[in-house]
Amino acid sequence: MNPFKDTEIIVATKNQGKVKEFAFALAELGGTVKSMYDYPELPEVVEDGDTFAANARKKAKTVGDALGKPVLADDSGLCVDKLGGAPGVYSARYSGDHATDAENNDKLLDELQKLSEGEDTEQPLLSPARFVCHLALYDPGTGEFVEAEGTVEGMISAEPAGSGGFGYDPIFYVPAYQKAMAELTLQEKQAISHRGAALRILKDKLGLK
Ligand SMILES: O=P(O)(O)OP(=O)(O)OP(=O)(O)OC[C@H]1O[C@@H](n2cnc3c(O)ncnc32)[C@H](O)[C@@H]1O
Ligand SMILES: [Mg+2]
Repeated sequence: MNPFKDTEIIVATKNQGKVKEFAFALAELGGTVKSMYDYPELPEVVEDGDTFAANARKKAKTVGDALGKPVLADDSGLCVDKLGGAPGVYSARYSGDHATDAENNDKLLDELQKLSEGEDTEQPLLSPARFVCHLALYDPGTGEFVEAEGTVEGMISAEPAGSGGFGYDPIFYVPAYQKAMAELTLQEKQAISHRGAALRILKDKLGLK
């Protein structure tokens, strides 16, 4: 299955930050990206899986079956060591069902700051953490999935910085660049991010250069 031979790649997402990153990455393959915003009649996908993989498969299959075309889905999130891996699969709704990115970032910093109360060191880097991205490409013609998972390690910083990216990027410090993820260009983020890593694995699995 090589859906990228089509120039139009459908990504089962409503996240404009993801759409931008997929458009940038897939442009190399001559592809353009369509998202769920281009198909307003699509059913809502309830993300009730326990794992990134289960949610990614569900998004890809629901949208792929509804459209009768191959669909790529991304389920991703942030896993923070000192919070036992939270928010994980709940990353998008950490501070409530319709939480904004700023509300989620505030809640995460609050939770970590509560844990470090009483410690006398004023350390801006609060906990090791990683972003995880699980990609599932589904072909309704064959019922087949091709999947890939990527991660990137970093630290949660009490000092948000940058206005690029989306979600938790301002509070995710990337040691390799000594900057927050939100301070990176699209190209720099793609080179090291969980999504960039997952896309490279997926391309390899599909035999694409
Ligand atoms: O389900 P779709 O429609 O794709 O969009 P979503 O935003 O709900 O996406 P997820 O369910 O996969 O939740 C992922 C959340 O994890 C966070 N996240 C994922 N990738 C990220 C990234 O590259 N940078 C910052 N935060 C990210 C961000 O808060 C996302 O909303
Ligand atoms: Mg979601």
